[in-house]
Amino acid sequence: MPLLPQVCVCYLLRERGGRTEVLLGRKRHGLGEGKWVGPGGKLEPGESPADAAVREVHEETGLSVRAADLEPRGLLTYLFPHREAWSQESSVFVCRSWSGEPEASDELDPEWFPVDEVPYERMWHDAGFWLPGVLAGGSVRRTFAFGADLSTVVAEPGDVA
Ligand SMILES: Nc1[nH]c(=O)nc2c1ncn2[C@H]1C[C@H](O)[C@@H](COP(=O)(O)OP(=O)(O)OP(=O)(O)O)O1
Repeated sequence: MPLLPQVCVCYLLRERGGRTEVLLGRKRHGLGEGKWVGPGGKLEPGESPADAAVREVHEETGLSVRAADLEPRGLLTYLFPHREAWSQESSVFVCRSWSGEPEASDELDPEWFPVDEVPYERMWHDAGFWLPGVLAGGSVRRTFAFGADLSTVVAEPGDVA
């Protein structure tokens, strides 16, 4: 099976008023337009997932993170049997250290959310299954298959321990 396109996603966490908040952004164009996502995107040729996360966070939010401050939290496989071009593998990172203030970009409108008020109903369907665990400190290795509507998770193929 050919290697799936590789993407990355990074969840920036901060402490505010005794609560943990996560930076999400409303995607302005392209795949998942209108959905709330963590900053991220496709790896460029020869780029590591961490280097891609550093670049994408900067391009999409204006924040500067260092690769050494990224916590690798796993790998997600997304399968779209009804739209093969959308199938991809995503390396997940969490980061608690950066410089700068988030700014809207052409790609994302960033906003902080308390981790217990993440708008899962406005995110990709899979996020509700795994993101709470990652935001609580865990790691993830899961595969999600999407249905003909290209938005509903219909199965976790080969989900063996
Ligand atoms: N199934 C999914 N669940 C989820 O939670 N986030 C997803 C997702 N599929 C895509 N994303 C988000 C994470 C990240 O922000 C981005 C990565 O996917 P893409 O590479 O398709 O995005 P882009 O179109 O922004 O890529 P670039 O053009 O490289 O910026 O989309």
